[in-house]
Amino acid sequence: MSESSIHIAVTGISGRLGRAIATEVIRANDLSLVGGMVSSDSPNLGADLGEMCAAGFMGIEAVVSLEQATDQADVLIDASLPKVTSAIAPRLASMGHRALVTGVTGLDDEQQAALYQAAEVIPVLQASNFSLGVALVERLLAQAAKALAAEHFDIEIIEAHHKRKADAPSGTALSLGETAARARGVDLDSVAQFNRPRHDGHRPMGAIGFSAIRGGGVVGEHEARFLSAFEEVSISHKAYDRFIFAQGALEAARWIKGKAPGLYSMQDVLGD
Ligand SMILES: NC(=O)C1=CN([C@@H]2O[C@H](COP(=O)(O)OP(=O)(O)OC[C@H]3O[C@@H](n4cnc5c(N)ncnc54)[C@H](OP(=O)(O)O)[C@@H]3O)[C@@H](O)[C@H]2O)C=CC1
Ligand SMILES: O=C(O)C1=N[C@H](C(=O)O)C[C@H](O)C1
Repeated sequence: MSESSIHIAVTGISGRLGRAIATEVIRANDLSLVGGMVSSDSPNLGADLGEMCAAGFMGIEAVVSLEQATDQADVLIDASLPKVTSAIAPRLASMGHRALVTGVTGLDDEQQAALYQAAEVIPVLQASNFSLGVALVERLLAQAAKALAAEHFDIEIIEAHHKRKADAPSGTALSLGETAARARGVDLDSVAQFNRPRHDGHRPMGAIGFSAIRGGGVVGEHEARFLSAFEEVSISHKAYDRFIFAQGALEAARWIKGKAPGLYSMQDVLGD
């Protein structure tokens, strides 16, 4: 482990995203994997982190303790579950200097509040999607939502994911909805349509609709459709491989090290 490298710990390291991130950290020349946290009933408890990532023996075990996992860390990348994220954020804040990068989605209001509070003490970057391509999509979407008036253009956000995904709609779909609503000067809660019953009547003007598809191994697909009576504008993104999320998480970790306390996003990482 190089002294000058950024030291990274990962929560949820045995999951799909966590393992992809840890694998890329091991491969990166400027980062070192120094810890990995799993649940107390994880089959990977005590497993060697390098072996878990098919990268050879490293001599570092997956542990349950946050303190142990982050002992040597500059940045904790969180790829676990909402209840874990909201539990570790205040504990990390009370430990002081480490930064938190979290990609976990599906947090309820109380869990989200725990992140806001932690961000008053340490730097926290929250991203429903680590892809820099999706960060760009958000900007294009804001531009489109501002230019294409609600009187003429209906917004529908459609997403597809693998069958093991826990939350719906995806965190990215909700973020895109929030971006579009903000650009139109409205609150998403007042215009969002999530589940349409079979006989729902007319679509209210200005509504932002969400549809979620779950099946197979779809990594992550998002499309925002702006539909008028005469034309359609569509902005979409497809992730082919979790590698893209891992790469974005690494960029976020590089960016956040040494930043002041506060809540940051991938927009900050993407820059101007
Ligand atoms: N921002 C982004 O770009 C992306 C975000 N995501 C989000 O990341 C999250 C994880 O997704 P995914 O990897 O597919 O889900 P997984 O279910 O594969 O991974 C979550 C892992 O968390 C682990 N876990 C459970 N309890 C704890 C605990 N107390 N401490 C540490 N780890 C724990 C579990 O493993 P074990 O019990 O073995 O510890 C589990 O494998 C989701 O919210 C998803 O939406 C996913 C992809 C991209
Ligand atoms: O759970 C996933 O897999 C993904 N979750 C994120 C989300 O909820 O938006 C990002 C990505 O699309 C994959």
